[in-house]
Amino acid sequence: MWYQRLPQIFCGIQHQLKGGVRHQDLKHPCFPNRLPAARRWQHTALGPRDCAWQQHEDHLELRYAGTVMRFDYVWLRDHCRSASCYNSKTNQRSLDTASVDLGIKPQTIRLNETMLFLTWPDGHVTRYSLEWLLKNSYEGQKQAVQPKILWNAEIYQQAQVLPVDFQSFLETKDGLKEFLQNFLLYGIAFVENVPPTQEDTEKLAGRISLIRETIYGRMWYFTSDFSRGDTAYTKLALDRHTDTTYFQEPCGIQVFHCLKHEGTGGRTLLVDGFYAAERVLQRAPADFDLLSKVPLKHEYIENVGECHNHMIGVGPVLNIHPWNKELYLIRYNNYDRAVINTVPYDVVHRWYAAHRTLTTELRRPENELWIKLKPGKALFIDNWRVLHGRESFTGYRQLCGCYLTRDDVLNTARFLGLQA
Ligand SMILES: C[N+](C)(C)CCCC[C@H](N)C(=O)O
Ligand SMILES: O=C(O)CCC(=O)C(=O)O
Ligand SMILES: [Fe+2]
Repeated sequence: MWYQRLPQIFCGIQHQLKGGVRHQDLKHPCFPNRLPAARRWQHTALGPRDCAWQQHEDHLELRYAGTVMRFDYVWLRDHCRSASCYNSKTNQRSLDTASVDLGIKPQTIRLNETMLFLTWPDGHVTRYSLEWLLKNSYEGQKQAVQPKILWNAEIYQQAQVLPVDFQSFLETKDGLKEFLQNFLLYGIAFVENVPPTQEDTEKLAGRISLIRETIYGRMWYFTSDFSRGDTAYTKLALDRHTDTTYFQEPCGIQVFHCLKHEGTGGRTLLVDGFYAAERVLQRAPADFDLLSKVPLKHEYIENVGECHNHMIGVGPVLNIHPWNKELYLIRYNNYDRAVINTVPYDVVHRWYAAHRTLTTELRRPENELWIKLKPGKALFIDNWRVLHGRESFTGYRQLCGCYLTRDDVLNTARFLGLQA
């Protein structure tokens, strides 16, 4: 999957260091004692896990538990967990990083079965547990991506993910944890047996996050009365989209609870945007690349009744973490996409083609999960990953819900011991 690909540029840099810089430390005047030995791997006394280190001109190479890690010397000084450098009560750095010499190198390095000891030129000693280094190194982080199951309708249905019961969600740690685990894996999760009221829906939301108040209010409650200037407030069908693409940071999670529907139609459509994007990456990597690089605007312009809003958000359709190439946010809403004026005409044309490729994947019937929201069943959607839409409907339909802040949902998940 793309989030496991190595950034090309980093591989290149590592090769260079291996080939060229490695042996120059012999000539360096700062290390009178350790020099002849430094080029060889230094091993610990036999410990439980295989461990060795090698000092280079500009970094320390450490082999531990089958992983080769490379640490910059300033990094090693900066992350010192000694009492004078780090406040372990507040988990905050006390060290002024700007006071560290950018050419700093350890004077001595020592290792036992579990710890690495570095003595710096001013005599300060830094100790790291090898487990800590493994967990916090760049190389260790790359192995620790939050697990996700990308899905189409069949994959999701075969997984038979069970909804979590309202009481168990509210009152037990296990219920909450199971819910969040499902949510992190699939980007959607359901709670059942919820009393069909706005208050109980609010209770649900409050259990995992702070509610993100927006121009639509804190909790919203809507019917097809066009009380707001948006198609959501009508009976019309809505094609798949993510919400609030016109915010600089689109809302992280959306909660839907249908309190009433007396009529026909109105089913909800869900599509895993990450699944579709992964297929674009496999089949048309240049399109994937363009969708992740071309910034464009989405906007919300409303002048209905007392509501006057003009929101603008700028960013690409596919948002990728530069350090590990992980896709973390899809911004896809063809209704709210603004005039494209951020790129010249030839890029625009290639962008339209790339957008078409993605749209084709998003519209494959096998990728569509259709469900009917009923009173009692609340749906949580990861609005950075899963697109939603709805079928047109007849009759009276009341939907309530809210947006949540993503940081707070992940905060709860981490508190419960989940990787998020
Ligand atoms: C959910 N709620 C009805 C409050 C808002 C609807 C927002 C609709 C907007 N076009 C968007 O996609 O962001
Ligand atoms: O009416 C629905 O089911 C959903 C409408 C919608 O897309 C929204 O409110 O964000
Ligand atoms: Fe929506």
